[in-house]
Amino acid sequence: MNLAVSNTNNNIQGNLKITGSKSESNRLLILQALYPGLKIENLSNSDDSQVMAAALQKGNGEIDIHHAGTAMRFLTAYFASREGVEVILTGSKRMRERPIRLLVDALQRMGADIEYTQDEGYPPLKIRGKKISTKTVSLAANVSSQYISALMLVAASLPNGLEIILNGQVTSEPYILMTLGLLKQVGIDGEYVNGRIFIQPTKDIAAKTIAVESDWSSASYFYSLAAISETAEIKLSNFNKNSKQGDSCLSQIYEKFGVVTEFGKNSITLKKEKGQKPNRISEDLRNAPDIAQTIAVTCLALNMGCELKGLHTLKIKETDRLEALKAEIEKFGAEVKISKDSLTLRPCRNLKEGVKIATYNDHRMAMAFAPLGLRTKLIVEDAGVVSKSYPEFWSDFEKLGFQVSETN
Ligand SMILES: O=C(O)C1=C[C@@H](OP(=O)(O)O)[C@@H](O)[C@H](O)C1
Ligand SMILES: C=C(OP(=O)(O)O)C(=O)O
Repeated sequence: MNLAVSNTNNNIQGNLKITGSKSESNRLLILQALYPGLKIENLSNSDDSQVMAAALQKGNGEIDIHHAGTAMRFLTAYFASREGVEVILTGSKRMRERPIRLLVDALQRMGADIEYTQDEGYPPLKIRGKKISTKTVSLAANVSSQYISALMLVAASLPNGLEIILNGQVTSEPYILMTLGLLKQVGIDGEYVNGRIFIQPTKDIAAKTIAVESDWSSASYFYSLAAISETAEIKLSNFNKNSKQGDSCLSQIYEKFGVVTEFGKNSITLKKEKGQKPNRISEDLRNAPDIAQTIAVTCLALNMGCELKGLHTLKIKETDRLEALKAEIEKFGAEVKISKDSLTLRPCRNLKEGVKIATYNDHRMAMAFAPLGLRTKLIVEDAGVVSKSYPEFWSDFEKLGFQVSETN
């Protein structure tokens, strides 16, 4: 499904409720499988959370987690540590290109029985669950924090708990802190000091209900929209100032674009007044890689330049996001330079109209470009990809006055 996207109204007003954070949801689903006394409210309705829930329910045989990176990584640690379970964990063509060796090596050193059924270092994996009683494991922390969260999530269910030693510069660290925060909320003791994580063994938890905060990465597209519009007032419910999600740094980053965040009781309101914007911005996104596409497109729309750094993880996400951003932004006539971990955009005054955005099976390519519809007409190819994290994305954009219609 290709969608033509446009909007000529430069004053954006509305109230929305975005689905629950997929990162929090996928952690809580694993924890619920380990500790059935846990109840979850506002669970994400994303494809990634649905495949996670279905995989946990199935629990044996061949399990296909499609494009869901967190499901792939968290379930590898989960099944490897469930004695007697046998699964083949597989995924989409892209998932079979996303590396998992660091996690598999760590689990194997802990005594897990995992084999690669196709290419060494990549899914699919044949996992025969075993009792794991190793006390300590170390692994490189500079490739994906998901490997570390995967170990943390099962750590308390191991008879001795687990000490995880992180080597190298830690990437996407807020996601590790999110995992730790949720473990503590569930009733598991743990700490993270000086590159070492300690999780205490925990057999049972007291019954409790945890409400998932809405998804800050999804909120980024409304920050972008507010920044690009002349004036805006967009209320998003179920967001909090003390978020566990690192992408809540959006509220600070988008101040540079003139978007002010008002924190209400369980909501945020994004306000934009007419005003000056800088010519360029520079950001290190090592801690918030999922908002890189959003920020790059905001700058493109505002005729600004940007230098985004700390992007070394983008090459192994749903697509190579650095190459994809360069290819799609340049279709508008702008100039983009990329290295293995950065992206530089030169300001571009006249954006081409009617550009067709390829989305590369990447939800964030579709959603990041959508707000650009305020500046120029564009077509988003395979627009249904948004369901990976945010199935109502297009209808929510329509609620804010966007014209969205099927096209060739
Ligand atoms: O743990 C998580 O929920 C996530 C961690 C990040 O991945 P990396 O640690 O691989 O950067 C992020 O990009 C992803 O969307 C979700
Ligand atoms: C990278 C992402 O997800 P995952 O790694 O879980 O596939 C994302 O949602 O941007």
